[in-house]
Amino acid sequence: MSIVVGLTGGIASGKSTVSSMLIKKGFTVIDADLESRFAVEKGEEAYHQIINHFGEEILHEDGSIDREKLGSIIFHNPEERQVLNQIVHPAVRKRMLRKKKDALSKGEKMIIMDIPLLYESKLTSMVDQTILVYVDEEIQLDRLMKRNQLSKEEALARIQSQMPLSEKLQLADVMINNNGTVEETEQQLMEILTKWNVI
Ligand SMILES: CC(C)(COP(=O)(O)OP(=O)(O)OC[C@H]1O[C@@H](n2cnc3c(N)ncnc32)[C@H](O)[C@@H]1O)[C@@H](O)C(=O)NCCC(=O)NCCS
Ligand SMILES: Nc1ncnc2c1ncn2[C@@H]1O[C@H](COP(=O)(O)OP(=O)(O)OP(=O)(O)O)[C@@H](O)[C@H]1O
Repeated sequence: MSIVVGLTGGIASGKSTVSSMLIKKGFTVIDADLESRFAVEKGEEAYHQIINHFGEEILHEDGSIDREKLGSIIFHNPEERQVLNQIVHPAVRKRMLRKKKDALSKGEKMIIMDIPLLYESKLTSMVDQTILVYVDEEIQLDRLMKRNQLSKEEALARIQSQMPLSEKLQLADVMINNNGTVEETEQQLMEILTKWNVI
């Protein structure tokens, strides 16, 4: 029996940091952000739907989607965000389920699905257990501003586009506190994996 784990958190809370640790240990991680990039590549159905709604202004010269431009629209406007979600999420869900099926057929002990919007999009039925990677708000803001070179206002708009981490804490099966060092985070992860008997 495999265990399917949903890895989630808030923007810049440390999901990718934890998922790299899991990949290094040899686990399969199915990444929703990555799948959402594939889903909007030139020629994909979602690509055309995005242009139909948002216009050609959101394209780079080579015809690919300018993610920065699209982000600056949808993180400031809930209606536009909902439109984008309705276009992209079904395609992402389909891709994730296909990858999950492939991984399950290989009989792996544990499969991880890294899904930032696991709770917002009500996808918990896709997984058996959820791990929440959380940080305090000030640390989240600081790391996000630094990583994406964003102003405080832009970073806050992104954070506020998601369910607050304090609410996600009520929903998670297990939690990793990523306020400290990367080593401290890895130690918490190891404790969880040991308890689940997968390492
Ligand atoms: C808006 C887009 C173009 C911005 O692209 P960009 O390369 O700057 O960011 P990236 O895709 O790496 O996402 C970074 C983080 O932003 C957050 N985020 C992304 N989309 C959303 C959204 N619709 N609502 C809330 N948070 C979001 C997530 O925490 C994600 O990890 C892109 O995020 C997108 O197409 N979003 C819609 C699809 C989606 O919901 N993806 C998230 C997981 S399915
Ligand atoms: N424990 C830590 N100490 C210091 N910096 C950290 C720590 N964990 C993560 N970071 C840094 O914080 C930023 C956000 O981390 P990461 O990219 O793992 O978050 P994420 O949850 O995957 O983000 P997103 O939702 O945007 O995909 C990165 O620049 C990362 O290097």
